[in-house]
Amino acid sequence: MGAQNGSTTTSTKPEDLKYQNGFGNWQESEAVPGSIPERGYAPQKVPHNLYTECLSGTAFTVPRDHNQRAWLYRLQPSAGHEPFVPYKGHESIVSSFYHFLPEIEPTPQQLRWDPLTVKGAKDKNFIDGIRTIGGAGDPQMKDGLAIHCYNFGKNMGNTSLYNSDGDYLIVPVTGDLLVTTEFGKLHVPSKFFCVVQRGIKFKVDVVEGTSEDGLAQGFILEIYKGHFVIPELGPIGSNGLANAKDFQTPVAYYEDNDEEHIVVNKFSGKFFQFKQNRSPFDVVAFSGNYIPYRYDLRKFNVMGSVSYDHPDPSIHTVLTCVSDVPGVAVADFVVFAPRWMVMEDTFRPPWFHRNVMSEFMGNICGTYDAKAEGFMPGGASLHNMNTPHGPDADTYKKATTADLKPHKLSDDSYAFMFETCYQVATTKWAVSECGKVQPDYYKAWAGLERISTIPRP
Ligand SMILES: O=C(O)Cc1cc(O)ccc1O
Ligand SMILES: [Fe+2]
Repeated sequence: MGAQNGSTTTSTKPEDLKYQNGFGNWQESEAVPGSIPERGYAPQKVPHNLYTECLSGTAFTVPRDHNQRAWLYRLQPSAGHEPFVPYKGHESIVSSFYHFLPEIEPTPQQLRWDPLTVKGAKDKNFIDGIRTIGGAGDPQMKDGLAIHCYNFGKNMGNTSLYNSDGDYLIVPVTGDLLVTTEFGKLHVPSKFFCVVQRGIKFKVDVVEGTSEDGLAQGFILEIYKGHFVIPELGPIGSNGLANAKDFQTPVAYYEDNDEEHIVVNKFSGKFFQFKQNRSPFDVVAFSGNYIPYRYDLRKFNVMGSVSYDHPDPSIHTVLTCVSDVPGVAVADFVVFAPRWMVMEDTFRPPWFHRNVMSEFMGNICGTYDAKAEGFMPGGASLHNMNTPHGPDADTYKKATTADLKPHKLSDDSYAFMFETCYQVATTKWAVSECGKVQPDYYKAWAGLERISTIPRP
């Protein structure tokens, strides 16, 4: 039996799922009415004889403003299961990024990839279809991040996953995702993204008929430290960029069966698994503020310059994961969404730059304003710490001669950036093995000759 707000979901189409709105606020949902205790969180007798389970996302003593946890009312507690054994199936997840490890191949070179696919994706599920592109740090000390791509065609069935190493921010490019979590289901098509936090059991399936080849392809940002928040708005005021009301959490949904299920756990950079004879998705009701969510990037309220100059890309930040240094992010998730360009006497595309932050970009759809060609949907680029980059030669020529009328930067172009204060150490798979690196990418800037009118000495 499956239930959602009291009704069965076996027939619910992904696009008809229900949600609650808000970011980081306390949410409650009951698939069976009266499941949440009326007084306190953990009474002696729980309504419907459910078990109470507390899931914390922050230490108990974290100040109230940042404290995240959820109370789950479930058919059986998570603790009852067979012993953990190594998970067989995934060969190449990378979680530690120290230069001396054989799977790491750091490079300051500008890198660009054709659409990132994984060999044999048709027969892989979400877990086995993940490949690591790069990252920094290590999950044991809870600092750093990992950047992955995924490509899969098989659904997870009775297998689910929880990540003890960090939070996953998942950005689909092709193939709608149906993400089933302990808190309920999220439909995550292209131009949406979702976040599933540390410790939450979930599975990711591709919705049939939503991609030409039946495969799902996209990217994952995994943060080892903290959680994502909506960035401060400073002088912008109290509204704008990603508005809290547009983040959506699931409503309670549960499965009640005695089938064999496999629960996979990523812990300390390795996958483990255990068996249990019931669904891990047996949470009948929840009350908390530690809940997975989705967001529609088309709702991002883009801000920009209405006078002159190209603004810093921080203006496009959807979510940030802050470090201990004010204003410095472990990771920013940034979206370049359709917007009007109206700046006068301005070189409108991104300028040439050498940033102290490292920039991993992916193209979801359309064309990106700094690159006339070569940065394709499903493709990606990495401009590491201090590595010079910016508009390619064609873009430079066009932008310096363009008639600066107001123009809409493509109605349907969405690119994103994972920006981090860390050096991104790339994996051997991403640099030497995946076969998607564009060897001529450095030539994007080859046509930028000396054009200065200053006479040569
Ligand atoms: O490199 C890029 O294309 C990302 C980027 C965009 C922008 O508008 C300004 C700076 C920047 O790094
Ligand atoms: Fe950049």
